Amino acid sequence: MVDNILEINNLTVSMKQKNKPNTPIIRNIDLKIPKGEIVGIVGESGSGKSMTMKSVMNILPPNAEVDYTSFMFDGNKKDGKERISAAMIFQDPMTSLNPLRTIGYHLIEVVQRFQKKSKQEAQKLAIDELEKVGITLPEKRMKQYPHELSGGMRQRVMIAMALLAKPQLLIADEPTTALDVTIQAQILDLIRELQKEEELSVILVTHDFGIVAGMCQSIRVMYDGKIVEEGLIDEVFYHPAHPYTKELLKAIPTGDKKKELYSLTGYNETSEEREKAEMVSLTETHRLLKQRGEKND
Ligand SMILES: Nc1ncnc2c1ncn2[C@@H]1O[C@H](COP(=O)(O)OP(=O)(O)OP(=O)(O)O)[C@@H](O)[C@H]1O
Repeated sequence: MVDNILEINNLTVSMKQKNKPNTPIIRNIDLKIPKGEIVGIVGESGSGKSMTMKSVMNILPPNAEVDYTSFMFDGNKKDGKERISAAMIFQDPMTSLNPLRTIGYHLIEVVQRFQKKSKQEAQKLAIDELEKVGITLPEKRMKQYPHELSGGMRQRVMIAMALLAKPQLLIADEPTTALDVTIQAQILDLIRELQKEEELSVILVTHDFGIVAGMCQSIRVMYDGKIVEEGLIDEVFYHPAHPYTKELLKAIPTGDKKKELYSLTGYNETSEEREKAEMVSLTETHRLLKQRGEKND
């Protein structure tokens, strides 16, 4: 049996609108995240990736209406409003950092929210965490303001803040999209290392299949508020089953400048097709066969 850190069944989110019917944004999805795995969530802009993650963290906008049949975290039923041991990092760290407060202020605040520590002890833990995420001169950084740090360093600070909350699940929503390629690779390496060291489960939301291939064990593909396909990386990359996944994979740039970029604008399910479309799901048999295969290698 696969041990799941998170299991949500039949999640639906819709937005309340004045004098108009509610707009459905997430449509009856089941989301299972196995313990200790890095799971990639892909899909085009607007497919509902961020809203799904915000539902997990219970940080949806006030006009959102959420419903689900069950919400289990680490085997325990939750009502979805309770705090779960999860932390989230976003594409733009500046949206989560107060420009008027020092880096130290942010980190100490997180420690003291989650652990009973004196200011001095919290300061020491914060400095240690900055070191762990690869920030040089951590004592100096504690006194600096967010704008004094580079984008990559700010994302490291966000990761340090997330880890100080001692999460079992880390959700990274497009964590490297705003960074240049070398820094991107460093941040992804850091997430991979920390996942192993801290035995974290990670959800990595991205629109980049390359990142998924290099980082994740399994993948969920979202389209129009639904998970249309899920599977282990090799299965989905080499044998995509859902027509939308096939289109997404065709749209990966090949690096060949002569080849025209493939556009997905033509993909549009009719509601009839949508009704008929079966969710292509990852079976436990696939996963177990794969794990057995890896051990025999
Ligand atoms: N505050 C809001 N009020 C109303 N609708 C919203 C709100 N936030 C998002 N939406 C809508 O919800 C849908 C899903 O958005 P979401 O941000 O989850 O997509 P996404 O897949 O994460 O896209 P991106 O990659 O661009 O972040 C979109 O149609 C979006 O317009």
